[in-house]
Amino acid sequence: MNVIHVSAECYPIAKVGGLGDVVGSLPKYQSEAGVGAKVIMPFYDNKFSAAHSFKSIYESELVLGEEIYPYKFLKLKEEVLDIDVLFVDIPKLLFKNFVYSDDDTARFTAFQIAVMDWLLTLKEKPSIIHCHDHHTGLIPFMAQECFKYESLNQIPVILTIHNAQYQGWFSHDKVYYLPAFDISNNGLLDWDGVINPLAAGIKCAWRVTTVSPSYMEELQQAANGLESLLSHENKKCVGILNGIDTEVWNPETDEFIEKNYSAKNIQTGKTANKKWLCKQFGFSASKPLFAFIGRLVYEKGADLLPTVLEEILLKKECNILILGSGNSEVENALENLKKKYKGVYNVFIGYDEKLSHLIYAGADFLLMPSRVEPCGLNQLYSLRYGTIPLVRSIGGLKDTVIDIEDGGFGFSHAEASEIDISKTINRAVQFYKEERTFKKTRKYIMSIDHSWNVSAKQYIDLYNSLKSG
Ligand SMILES: Nc1ncnc2c1ncn2[C@@H]1O[C@H](COP(=O)(O)OP(=O)(O)O[C@H]2O[C@H](CO)[C@@H](O)[C@H](O)[C@H]2O)[C@@H](O)[C@H]1O
Repeated sequence: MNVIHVSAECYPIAKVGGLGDVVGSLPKYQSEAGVGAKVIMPFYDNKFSAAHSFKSIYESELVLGEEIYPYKFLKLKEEVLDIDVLFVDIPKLLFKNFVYSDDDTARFTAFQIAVMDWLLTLKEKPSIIHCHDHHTGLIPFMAQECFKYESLNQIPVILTIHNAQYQGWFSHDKVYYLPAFDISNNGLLDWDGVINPLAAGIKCAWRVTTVSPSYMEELQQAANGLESLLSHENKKCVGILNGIDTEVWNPETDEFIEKNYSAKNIQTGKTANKKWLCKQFGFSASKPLFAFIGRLVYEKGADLLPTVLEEILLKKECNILILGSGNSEVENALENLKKKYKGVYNVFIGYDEKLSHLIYAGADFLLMPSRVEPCGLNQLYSLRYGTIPLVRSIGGLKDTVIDIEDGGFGFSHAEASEIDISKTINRAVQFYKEERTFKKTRKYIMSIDHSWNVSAKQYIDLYNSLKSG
């Protein structure tokens, strides 16, 4: 069996968030399990493309409405990755120093057309096309409906929803971007009067997966307008929990952190990394260190942080460190607290992969007060690094973190509210004082296995069920 993953992101080539992590690791585990897995992604103007050499394996032109765009399929000249990746180079549209912008309709529609046109040329077709998020949601539609792709319509297409908040909406007057299809089936593209690539993908994919079982259930009540569609398509939907790449995220070998450690020497390892962080950000290492890493957006509950922090920091019982970027109002509010709470609070506005590893290694607790969390990877990384997660009980957070009071190993709260978050931080501050239990718990969480081994197999079982069915 050979599967192609089509995605806008893939770590370490281009990562904006968790999608990059998943597409950069799932194929590796699938290959180890005996399934040929390849990633197809856009060729961006970024550090990775500047640092490597590429060779062209296919060249052609694609038609996007009235425009014609030359494009190439590129491969790395040297195998520097442990996954097989093909790059779609459409210089005018995709080769930019960003992954996403405000208007990506032409960019990602052209990307998808290039993928489909290239598939037509292959002698040996893939056994499965696995699409990720709305940027690839038109592929299931095109495979089923566009006349020129008729020879591909027997290949099972799977769509994984990493985040249903973003759907890629565009107006019907751009329908001509798509290769010809029977216009009476236009409704398959539509949701609420506009073309909705995520909705089209859900309607036309053979199977739809999301990244945790709880999120799959929640989507029927809250899916940014797609609730009824997801309820209707319920039978072909399944939630498969994300795994993590335990080679990239391994405190024993992680090259980004100050001191490597395992569960055996967790005490010295965490202390050394915490000391480094505290020195860097002006904290006293004797207090518990809470951290937040992520996009500073409504979904992540980031707007709740400034008020919560004001209340918590007044007591000066703990240190809080934030790493993230996003909404400028939230960024400013978080920056503004810096002066007032110097010595117990700091923030780094921006994206910094190395710092994120150092924080997972050096913090005592990780905050995830998300309003929506399809799976969440941060809590899985924090467990692996012996950092106790404080989460709002939703989506994948609910599926992976059990509260200490329920016999578990983390802290969870029911609402994404300032009161609930404060109460939970206060509980954790008290817990930190119970030194023996605290140390035992953080040692225990390092042993929880969230590698892809189980979930990669669930995807393979899903592929097999389609092949034989
Ligand atoms: N400023 C920063 N600097 C450095 N690193 C940063 C950073 N901000 C975020 N990151 C990193 O980005 C990743 C975030 O992953 P998540 O899964 O938590 O969220 P995201 O919402 O992007 O993904 C969506 O897709 C994933 C994958 O399916 C789902 O788990 C998730 O719930 C869903 O919202 C982590 O690797 C984190 O360390």
